[in-house]
Amino acid sequence: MNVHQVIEAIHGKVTKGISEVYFVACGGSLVDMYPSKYFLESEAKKLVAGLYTANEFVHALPKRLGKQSVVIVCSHGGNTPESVAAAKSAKEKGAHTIGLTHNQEAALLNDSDYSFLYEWGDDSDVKNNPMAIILELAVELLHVVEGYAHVDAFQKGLQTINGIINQGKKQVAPRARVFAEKYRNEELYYILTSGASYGHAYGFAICSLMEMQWLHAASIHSGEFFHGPFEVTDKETPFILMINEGRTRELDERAQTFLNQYAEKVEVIDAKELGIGVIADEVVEFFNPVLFYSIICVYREALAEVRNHPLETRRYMGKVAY
Ligand SMILES: N[C@@H]1[C@@H](O)[C@H](O)[C@@H](COP(=O)(O)O)O[C@@H]1O
Repeated sequence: MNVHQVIEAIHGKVTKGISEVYFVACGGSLVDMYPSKYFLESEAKKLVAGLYTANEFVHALPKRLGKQSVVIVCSHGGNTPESVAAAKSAKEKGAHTIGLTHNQEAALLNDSDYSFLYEWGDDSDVKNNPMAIILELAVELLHVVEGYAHVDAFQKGLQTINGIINQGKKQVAPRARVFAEKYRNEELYYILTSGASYGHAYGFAICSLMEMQWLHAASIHSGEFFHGPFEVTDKETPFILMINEGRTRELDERAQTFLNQYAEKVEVIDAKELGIGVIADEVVEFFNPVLFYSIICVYREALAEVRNHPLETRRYMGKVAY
């Protein structure tokens, strides 16, 4: 079943109408759901959206959860215990579950009413990766529940974004190498952005830098920067600023203006400069994170190489009890 068919099927079963959708996962998979939560919170008049790290969902189930709910669970490996348990809890409450994984043997599939075995890797089109599939699920859900005026524009964006990414990756490759050389001995980074992309600032900090490079990092929302964090700004501290195209661009530009004045180690990744502007204004902001994820992967690979710290190296994950 494709995205449209899955949502139609659930819509057909929920007589009183789907009233909420929960996005549940851990780590990188959770981060891939953030744009969808942002999309629904921004565009829905009635449909309620929630984003949960899986273990919190299991331990503090939302009271609204029930037969009118859709719960989307994503797990790349498909066997993360917290995510598998979350799908089970959702099913026990009568919710309609959609599981996404890259593993056809995934335990997650046992409690998924509908499932997507998604593509992964450098050669795949991003529209077949989990972030875009989940976003498409959110768009379809909104459309069946209350109508969404920009479905066609969104679909066009989905067809366009992979080409923008391929071009963008080439564009930033030399910059990423310079960045990696320049910052190879840094031990802490702050990652700033806003809007639909904020999840990927968090993801770059916790997965790419902390987990995969054992570096200290924190994400800061560009809007929050001026409400505390900017006090640490100096010429020694590195910042990575992802500037969105769309409504929240102004927040990122405000951070940029400040950093240009008081910081020196600032790496800017600007979606507009990378060509995202060809996507329609009404939907472009939801595609920023899809672009940024692929672009920051170029940076993390460059960093891993010069630091001689392969992205797969772990000392605790999957090695000790936790
Ligand atoms: N860095 C990894 C993530 O990349 C992964 O997404 C998450 C959950 O794993 P899975 O998606 O297999 O459930 O664990 C860690 O956080």
